[in-house]
Amino acid sequence: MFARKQKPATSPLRAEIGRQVAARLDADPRVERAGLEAIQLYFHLDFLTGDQCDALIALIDANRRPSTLLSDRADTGFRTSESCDMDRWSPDVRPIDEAIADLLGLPHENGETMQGQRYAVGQQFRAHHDYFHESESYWAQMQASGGQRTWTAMIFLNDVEEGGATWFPQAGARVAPRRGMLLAWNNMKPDGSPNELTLHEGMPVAEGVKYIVTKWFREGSWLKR
Ligand SMILES: O=C(O)CCC(=O)C(=O)O
Ligand SMILES: [Fe+2]
Repeated sequence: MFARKQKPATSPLRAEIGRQVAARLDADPRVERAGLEAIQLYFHLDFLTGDQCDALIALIDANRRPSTLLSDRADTGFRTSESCDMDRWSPDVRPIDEAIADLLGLPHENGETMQGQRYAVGQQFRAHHDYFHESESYWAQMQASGGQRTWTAMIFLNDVEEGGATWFPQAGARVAPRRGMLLAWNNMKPDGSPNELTLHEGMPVAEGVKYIVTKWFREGSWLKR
């Protein structure tokens, strides 16, 4: 028998989401697209005010616990930060949560619970994809909770003295933390299949502390109706 490498499935829905969000961001004068061929990556400077960043940082400090991973990797050094869920209905989070969905033009209910994350010196999030690998055991559960992840939005809440950049080694971009700046990228290719070139990592913090929030959007509704 011939061994055939299975190609990841294309998806008209995910392709359409990619086109619509990109068109909206391209038309938004506050947003700039990074000049990359490999992935659709966008920036919004000063998406949050200093006060909004401080409010989120306080929530992260109050709730943080060691970060977890979806797949059961034995590698304990993979994601060494601390993280927490950001309650989408709380008065400090809700307006920001809704502003992110509005920026991308995606339904609020497609967004997973925003994650807060704190990295101390030496802490990192090694190279990974945000999309789900459909061959892994968690996939059935993810399918039932809104399906594949399409776009990621991430906001830096503080300036970091040294290190802590978000690095896309295959796409060729390294973004240094900048207080209030939002990054958004499409985890899918134009045909709606997973884009391997979105591989990225949160590089180790060399000096200072790094705070971010991340919001992952599903192709369907993540919130139970
Ligand atoms: O900390 C970073 O720069 C990256 C975080 C990240 O990749 C994630 O939260 O999915
Ligand atoms: Fe990520």
